[in-house]
Amino acid sequence: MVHSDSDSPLLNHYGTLLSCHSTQCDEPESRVATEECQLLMIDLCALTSDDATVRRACADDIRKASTEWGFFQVVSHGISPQLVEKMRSGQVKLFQTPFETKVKSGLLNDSYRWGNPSATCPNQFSWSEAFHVPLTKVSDAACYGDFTSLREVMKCFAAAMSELSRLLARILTENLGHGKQARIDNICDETTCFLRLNHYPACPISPEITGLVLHTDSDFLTILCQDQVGGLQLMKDSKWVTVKPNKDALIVNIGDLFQAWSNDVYKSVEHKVVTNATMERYSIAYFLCPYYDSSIESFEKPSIYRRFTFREYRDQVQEDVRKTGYKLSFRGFYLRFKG
Ligand SMILES: O=C(O)CCC(=O)C(=O)O
Ligand SMILES: [Fe+2]
Repeated sequence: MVHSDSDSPLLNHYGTLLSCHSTQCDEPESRVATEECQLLMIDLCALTSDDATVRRACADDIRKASTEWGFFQVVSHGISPQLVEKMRSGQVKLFQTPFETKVKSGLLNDSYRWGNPSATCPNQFSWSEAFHVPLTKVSDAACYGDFTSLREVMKCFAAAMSELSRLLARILTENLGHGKQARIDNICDETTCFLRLNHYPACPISPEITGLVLHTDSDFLTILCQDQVGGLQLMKDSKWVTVKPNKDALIVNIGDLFQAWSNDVYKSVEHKVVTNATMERYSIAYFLCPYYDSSIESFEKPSIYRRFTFREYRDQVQEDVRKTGYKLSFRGFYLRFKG
């Protein structure tokens, strides 16, 4: 493998861990061939139809996909191919800068991360690097160093993703009986939403290594813009399913907060990214989050989860990951168990 100075030290780090990997860890997941699927495709132009039946059918599709799969894809989403292209080329350039610059120059609010510091087994490795940018910093000129032209692109991209996430959140809230339909809108502001720019370098050393470890998202919902390489897998009926990339579509998935808020009507589904031996991959995720002290509770009673704040939930998740290497989902938040 040709080493370039933009590379993070994934190979050094995980190569060493891999060579001393013992059987103390859980068995790494075997690379059983997974089925490839087209996620349910929803054309959002139906939402602006003059025909109320067409609008209603589209909203129903969104809710059904969120209930049955926790994942779907959308077209006519309002983010132009030109904007996606500009964002993508800016992202590529950003990751091509020297590793030292990514780590030390304060780029994008000092938000550069690589690998997974707590990993001890191959299936906990994250063969990826990312910039994790709070929305509040997207317009901050000081974040961009020499990448001045990226600022305008990021601003437009973040604004468009934000608008789309709110539109979807509103539709998903409509049937949950929370009263004011726009409540999620009211509790989600810029302070906690963020964009994550992901880069998954090719991983020639072991197919057991994941690009991003199995997880659920801790937000209300996530919108993902990925390239054509593929690698995203999600859990459906206890099996891993590979999502087939579609160049015109954005992927939407339900996060933990929507699952709790909807009393398990919508599913926050486990997903991960597998590595590719020869091709690198890029994606950008937008996370719709509420402010830290907002309280999350379902309208439907009895609730499955006790009321909690986003701060409590985030703290619990961080503690679990630090102690075990994994998120333990809603541990500590259940009021009752189903079944
Ligand atoms: O890159 C991807 O396909 C998925 C990213 C993801 O799951 C995340 O950032 O939470
Ligand atoms: Fe995710």
